Amino acid sequence: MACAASTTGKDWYKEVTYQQRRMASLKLVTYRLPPLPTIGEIIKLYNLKAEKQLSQNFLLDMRLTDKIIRQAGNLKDTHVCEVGPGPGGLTRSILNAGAADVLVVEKDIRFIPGLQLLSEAAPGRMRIAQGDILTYRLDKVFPAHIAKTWEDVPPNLHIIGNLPFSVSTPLLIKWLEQMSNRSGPFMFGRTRLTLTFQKEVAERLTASKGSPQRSRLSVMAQYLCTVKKCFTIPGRAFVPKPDVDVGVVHFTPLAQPQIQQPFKLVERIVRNAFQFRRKHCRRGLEMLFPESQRQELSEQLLHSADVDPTLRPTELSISEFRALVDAYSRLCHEHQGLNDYDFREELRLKHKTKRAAGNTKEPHLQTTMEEHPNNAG
Ligand SMILES: C[S@@+](CC[C@H](N)C(=O)[O-])C[C@H]1O[C@@H](n2cnc3c(N)ncnc32)[C@H](O)[C@@H]1O
Repeated sequence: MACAASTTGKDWYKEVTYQQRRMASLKLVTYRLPPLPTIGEIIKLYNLKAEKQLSQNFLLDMRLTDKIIRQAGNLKDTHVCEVGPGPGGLTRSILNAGAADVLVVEKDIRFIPGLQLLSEAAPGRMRIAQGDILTYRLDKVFPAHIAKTWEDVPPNLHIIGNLPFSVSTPLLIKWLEQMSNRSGPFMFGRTRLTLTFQKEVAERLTASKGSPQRSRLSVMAQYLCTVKKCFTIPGRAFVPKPDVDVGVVHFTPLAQPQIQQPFKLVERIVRNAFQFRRKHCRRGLEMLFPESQRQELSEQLLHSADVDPTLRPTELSISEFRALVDAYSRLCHEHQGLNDYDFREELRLKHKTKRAAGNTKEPHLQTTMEEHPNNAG
């Protein structure tokens, strides 16, 4: 069953006939797909030339797509949201694994006819939404009865995707934030994710304390989830071949997040700590405070959190980050306006004043920006 992007979970559930639901409950349906044109043939048939802009690199080898799907666990009778199905290779593996309800969200309209062919081969088990996953409301499209409480076992809902590189990091950050406030797909409980990333990003996500790959992303993901790097897919397995290899990563949200503070607050501390990743952590953390109180409050922060100021950000454990975030939160309660302080804004104002006074150089701002390359954190 294909449906438009506007179809809600409730409407969809009504659309599945009584007969289909009864057959599914009696296990009379067979999950394997009937013979279909291969993915290569689908690409040729619909002239699906890969668009670099949408990070389109396709997997044509069903053994590989099956291997990715196995990392998600048992998909029999589950609900799945697949991000960016493209010509549908991974989708076939999900359907063959026995998922009962597969919602695919694809931005590129050219893939819809090929996906409809697949949907007809799996009647009642596949919904197609054309849309942008960055804005698509996943809280609205699955039946309420599958929800579990947060502390319970994870719900029968999985998010799976061979993600477009262009959106993988912002999308993950968005999902981590939703995980922390239990919204979006996490309205249903601890929804598991099985996703692909550029190999270096996958390594950062799973990097432990002390590893050179340890970064902002490692801390943000690991304080909220168990993160497991499953395996690497060589770039040559994709069509067209990307310049990089790809890592498959599985996330299970933790019943008890390791830091119990608002996501934005955690993000602020972690971002500041990794600002100067090769220097002592004190250097980046100092920038949480206005110049006039920088020395005093950063000493208080580190002392109260019992964190060694000479550790590098890559050497800090999640529990040290927890102590820092808790201590910073206490300082914010004691010092009005601290929460809104942004050192970049202070620098900007300073330079504006300097420029107005005839000095056009921005030495400090440039040094700072060079020292915190975004892609290193
Ligand atoms: C790396 S390809 C993977 C295709 C297919 N799943 C496979 O494994 O062969 C990424 C897919 O995501 C789609 N895509 C890109 N940006 C998207 C977005 N913002 N929302 C939904 N789909 C997107 C692309 O059109 C493409 O089909």
